[in-house]
Amino acid sequence: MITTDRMAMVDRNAAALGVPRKQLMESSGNAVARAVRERAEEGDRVTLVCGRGNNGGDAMVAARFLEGFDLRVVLLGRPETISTQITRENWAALGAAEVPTETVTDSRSFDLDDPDVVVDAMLGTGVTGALREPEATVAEALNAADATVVAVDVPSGVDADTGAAEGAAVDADAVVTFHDTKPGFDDFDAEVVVEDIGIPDAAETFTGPGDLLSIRRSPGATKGDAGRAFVIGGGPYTGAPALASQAALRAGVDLSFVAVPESVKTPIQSYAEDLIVQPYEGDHLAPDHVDDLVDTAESHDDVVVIGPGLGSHDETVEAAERFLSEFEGRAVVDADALPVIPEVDTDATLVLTPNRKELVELGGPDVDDLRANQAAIADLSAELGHVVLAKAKDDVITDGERTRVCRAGTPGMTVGGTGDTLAGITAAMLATHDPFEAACMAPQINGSAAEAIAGEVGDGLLASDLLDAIPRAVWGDESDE
Ligand SMILES: NC(=O)C1=CN([C@@H]2O[C@H](COP(=O)(O)OP(=O)(O)OC[C@H]3O[C@@H](n4cnc5c(N)ncnc54)[C@H](O)[C@@H]3O)[C@@H](O)[C@H]2O)[C@H](O)CC1
Ligand SMILES: [K+]
Repeated sequence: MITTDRMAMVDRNAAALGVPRKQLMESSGNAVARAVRERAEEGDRVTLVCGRGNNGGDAMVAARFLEGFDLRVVLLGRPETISTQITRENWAALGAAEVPTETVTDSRSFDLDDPDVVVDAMLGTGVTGALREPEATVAEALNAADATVVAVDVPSGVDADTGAAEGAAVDADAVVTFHDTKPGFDDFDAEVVVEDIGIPDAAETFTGPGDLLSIRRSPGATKGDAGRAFVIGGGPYTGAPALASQAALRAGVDLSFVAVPESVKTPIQSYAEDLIVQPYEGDHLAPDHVDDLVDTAESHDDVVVIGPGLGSHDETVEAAERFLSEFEGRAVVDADALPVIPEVDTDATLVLTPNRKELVELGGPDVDDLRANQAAIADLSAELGHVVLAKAKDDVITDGERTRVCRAGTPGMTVGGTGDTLAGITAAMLATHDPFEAACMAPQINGSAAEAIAGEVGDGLLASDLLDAIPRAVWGDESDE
């Protein structure tokens, strides 16, 4: 079972793997034609009712596979208003091949006549709200007809995620849906046929640009919606917390606070005017600081990053352990804070970001190839009760049940600091997404930021170079048709 959002993700990831949607549409159309052939007799009248999106495009492809029948291809709307490039191309291909087509702009001028089989390709997963005209009237005509109705992907007017219809909807005899069945089909009377359309498993296994689609799908956000990051780090090191908090800002949080020892406040503030530095007394994190830090983070519902540059002073380790046992919000646990995890009893929602060495300290496998050992990492995640984002050339992301692999990135990323940018990006994603999704998105963003600038910086990459490239990795993908 797959939701429409995940389907869109997988579809985009397939395109990134070299299997573009037009190719998938050829498979969808072929599958629809097969379903029609199974339900029609030689010489039958087959009417394909096409909408202006890709659902309609599937039926336009099907038409090329059904030329032996008494075929009628109807487009609802003017050809100029076809909404996607690939459907426009498939419409043009019918014209060039001299397959007869009709267009209907007013439902009053549409006579369904008396077909044996009707293909409902008005609307698929792109439907929003109740069917408008002419679709609503045409849906009623289809329901009233004495014909076998084959719906493409989803009966038009039905929400594939819920099975509900806000207004008129097609009552199909069979639904040919693609890749996997949809949650809304559970209680359907119609026969549901699931067709493989050639989406490779890799489109689900590996993270890709599709994993980032949901970021751009929440327009109209107001200040504060994108969340706030609260980085607890620094002391012996100053660069790591500064990189993490700047990366969080570049990945979209509204505000980024850095809690650091007084002793390093000035250098950290001097790195970037965008950071809000909140100093605490002394030159390292200590148990006395913890109550204040927990109060501050919880009162603003901040997403915490704890670890970067903290060092391993005994008091710091004790403070990190105490922080995590008291804090009940969301946190990314990285670097020097990771060793306390096996000991700590916490109600917080955590994403752990160990490198290979830190993974071993957490009780994970001591291996070079994390991907080949993903089952052991999933077991560790289940045992700890937290999402694990284990970092290597191929990152492994797991919540114990689901496991994905991120291949994005460049050899230059072995330079110091790229883990700090990753921790900051993870916090930004965790502010608006579920922990496992956030942990899948973050390395995809960090890795593709590096890929985007590889041509300029090659192996001379600095973690600070990634900061400027992060926004494009997050919002720059415009291939969303
Ligand atoms: N990987 C896959 O799942 C593939 C699916 N394919 C097919 O593509 C459709 C989804 O296509 P999309 O273009 O996103 O949307 P639709 O065709 O469903 O609809 C868009 C179209 O409809 C208009 N519209 C929206 N709401 C309404 C309404 N309430 N009333 C009237 N009109 C409406 C909107 O303006 C657009 O013009 C999927 O279902 C599959 O069939 C690909 O072919 C292969 C890969
Ligand atoms: K449909």
